[in-house]
Amino acid sequence: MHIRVEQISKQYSKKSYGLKEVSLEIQPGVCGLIGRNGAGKTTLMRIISGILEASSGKVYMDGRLMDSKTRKQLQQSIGYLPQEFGFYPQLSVLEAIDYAATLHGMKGETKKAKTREALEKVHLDVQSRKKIRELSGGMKRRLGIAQAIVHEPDILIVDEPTTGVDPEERISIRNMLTEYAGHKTVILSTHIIEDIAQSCKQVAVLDQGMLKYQGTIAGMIKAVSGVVWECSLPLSMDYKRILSEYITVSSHYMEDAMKLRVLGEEAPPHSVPVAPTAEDAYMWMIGGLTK
Ligand SMILES: Nc1ncnc2c1ncn2[C@@H]1O[C@H](COP(=O)(O)OP(=O)(O)OP(=O)(O)O)[C@@H](O)[C@H]1O
Repeated sequence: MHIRVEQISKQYSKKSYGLKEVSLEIQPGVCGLIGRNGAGKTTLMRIISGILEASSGKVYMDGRLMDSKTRKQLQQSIGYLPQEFGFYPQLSVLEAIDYAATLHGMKGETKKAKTREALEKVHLDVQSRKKIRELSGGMKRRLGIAQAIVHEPDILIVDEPTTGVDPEERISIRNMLTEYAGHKTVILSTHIIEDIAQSCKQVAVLDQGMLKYQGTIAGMIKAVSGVVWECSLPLSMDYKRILSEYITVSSHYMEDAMKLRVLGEEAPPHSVPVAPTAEDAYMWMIGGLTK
C-alpha cells in the first residue's frame, strides 16, 4: 500500500508541537523513520495508524483519504506495535496471539492457522506454551510483532522495535521486518542509524517535528559528500575552536595527535576529505548533537 501524508501538523498544547507541516510519500518496502527523542516519530506513526487525530493535514492510503468515515475500514489493513506494549503476564504466547486474532474477528481453523503462522514468522512457535512472564525482552518484542501481523496487514507500523535488545535480537527483528515487507509496507522508527542503513529502502529524518529529509539512504549519503573531514590535530593546538565551529561525529586522542571526524562546508586545518557514511549524513541533517 502506498501512503501519502500531506501537510500534517499536530499541536498538543499552546506550546507543544508534535509535528509541523510534514508531507511524506511512503512506498511498499521498509521505510525507516529516524530522529532524536521528541522528534515526532511516535506522533507521526500514531496519526498514520489512525489512533491519533492530526490538528491539520491529510493521510491517504492507496489514494483513499483517512477520515471519520473510512478510518475503521482502513485500520483493518494496519498492524501497529507501540513502543510500550503490555501483555497479561500469565497468558501463554499462544493464548496472547489467539486473543489478538479474536480481536480481529477470526474464528475456528482460520484463527488457529493464522496464529500459528504469525508465531512462526517471529520464530516463537517453539515457545508457544511459555508464559509471557518467562520471556526475555527481545522475545516480548517479537511477540508484539506477532500480534501486529496476525491479521496480515498491508501496512505494519512498529515504534522502536530494536531499542534495548541485544545485537543478535536486533538483527533478527530487523530481518523479520524486511521479510514481512515483501510487497507490503513496513514503517519502523528507530534511534539506531545502523538499523535504517541495513534494512530500509526509504528513510525519513525528523527533527523537532519537521521533516529534514526523505529519500533513499544512498541519496542521503550523497547529499553530504564534500562536508565530511578527518583531522589530525597536533596536541599543542587549541582544538576547541574546531569543536565549536563544526559538527563533531567522533573524537579520540592518539599518542601524537587529536583525531576528529567533523562535518562542515569548509575544510578545517590539518584535515582530509573522507567519504560520508549514513551516520555522518544523519548528523548533518539534524545539525549535530544538542549542546
Ligand atoms: N500527549 C502529549 N502531550 C503533549 N506533548 C506531547 C505528547 N506526546 C508527545 N508530545 C510532544 O511532541 C513532541 C514529539 O513527541 P514524539 O513522542 O512524537 O517524539 P518521538 O520522536 O517519538 O520521541 P522518542 O524517540 O523519545 O519516542 C515532543 O516534544 C513531545 O514532548
